[in-house]
Amino acid sequence: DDSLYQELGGQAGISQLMETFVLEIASDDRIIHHFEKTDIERLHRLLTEQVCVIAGGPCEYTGEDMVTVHTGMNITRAEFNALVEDLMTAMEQEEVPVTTQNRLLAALAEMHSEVVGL
Ligand code: HEM
Repeated sequence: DDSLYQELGGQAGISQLMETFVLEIASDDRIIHHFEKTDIERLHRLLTEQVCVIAGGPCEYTGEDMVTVHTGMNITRAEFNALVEDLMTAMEQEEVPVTTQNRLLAALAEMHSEVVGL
């Protein structure tokens, strides 16, 4: 079922959304300290791949697995929520319909245990 992928505007829509999302993260004082050494181009590419896969699109995720990537970062629930807020802001800016926003947020919320408290 690739309906979420289609709703997000396919490859181009997801890539644009992830660009806006990464810019939101980069201006978020609550979490920016985690990303000081991060290759932002790579992060953008891998987020685009991953959201494409999650949304049922014809993509392959080529990054590290979520637990490996986030282990040692001591990400808190509050930081996780901050990142979700940044994604919501990005989706508003890109005029993603609310029902589509909620579908993507639900999928990402399920991943919190692979990211928080490691
Ligand atoms: C559902 C939520 C999240 C998803 C889907 C996600 C996804 C990803 C992906 C795909 C990567 C790239 C992996 C790679 O480089 O191979 C990544 C890296 C990273 N994530 Fe997350 N992430 C989430 C939450 C968070 C949160 C809440 C933080 C911190 C506040 C965070 C901090 C980072 C950092 C700092 C990197 C870069 C690591 C590096 O520089 O090598 N992530 N994340």
